[in-house]
Amino acid sequence: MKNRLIIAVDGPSGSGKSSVCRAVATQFGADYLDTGAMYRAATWYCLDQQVDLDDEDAVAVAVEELPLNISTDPEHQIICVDQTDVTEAIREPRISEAVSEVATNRKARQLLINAQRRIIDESGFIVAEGRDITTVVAPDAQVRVLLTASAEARLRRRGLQLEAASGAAETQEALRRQVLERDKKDSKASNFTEAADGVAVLDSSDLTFEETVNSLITRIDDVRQGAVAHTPADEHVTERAL
Ligand SMILES: Nc1ncnc2c1ncn2[C@@H]1O[C@H](COP(=O)(O)OP(=O)(O)OP(=O)(O)O)[C@@H](O)[C@H]1O
Ligand SMILES: Nc1ccn([C@H]2C[C@H](O)[C@@H](COP(=O)(O)O)O2)c(=O)n1
Repeated sequence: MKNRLIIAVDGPSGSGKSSVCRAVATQFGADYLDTGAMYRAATWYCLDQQVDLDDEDAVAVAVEELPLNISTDPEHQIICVDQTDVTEAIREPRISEAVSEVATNRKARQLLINAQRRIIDESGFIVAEGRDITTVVAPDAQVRVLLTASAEARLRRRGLQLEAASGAAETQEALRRQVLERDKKDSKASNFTEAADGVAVLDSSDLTFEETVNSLITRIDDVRQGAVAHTPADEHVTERAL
């Protein structure tokens, strides 16, 4: 597809990738791809199928057959595995604590990267976020941003987010496991702490949510104004099988 616009955003856990990218994609009427949700859905499926996550080949086989449907509508994120809506289940702590096993499985990772590239290729205008979008999945994206925030800010935000969702406060220990320890494990598979050449750093530690969104919007506007002929996507592809 000609004149495609790809916005690639990476960053550590809790830096604001999903919330900021969803807001930005909504504002532009662009598609949105949460690649972390794909790793989470793959993990949900492996656990559902009682696959031993330490068995590299068994995990790869499960990911190859994963019947995943993921929406790219930033306002209606729906993730289904076969007929089961797992949109909420993939956010549970049991998935957060197991997902790195799948994300660091080389074969499973390549399968998911291929699926992500297919989704991006089919879109005219997409905001895709994860850990390796700027470097591996879409290094040719027109806008490439590493969204960071201090560990303190990320732990605070994740704590507030989980408390708002469940009504109960997580312990500091549980938060550290879900944010910092997960980052440590995930960093074996991709580098999302340092910006690669050509990738801009957006540090949101001292920015409000709105300021962070506006900063990314400004970067995209700059590129769009420089673009010769950008054709926006007519509509979102709301569901697609991989
Ligand atoms: N600049 C900001 N200021 C304050 N809160 C923010 C900011 N950016 C994001 N948040 C909030 O922080 C929380 C975590 O953000 P989000 O879930 O988008 O992070 P993430 O990088 O996608 O994390 P993960 O990779 O673990 O899924 C959300 O509740 C979000 O609203
Ligand atoms: N491009 C990506 C996206 C995500 N991951 C891994 C790392 C995380 O532990 C997990 C879930 O992501 P989140 O929903 O927390 O953003 O998936 C990855 O390795 N590469």
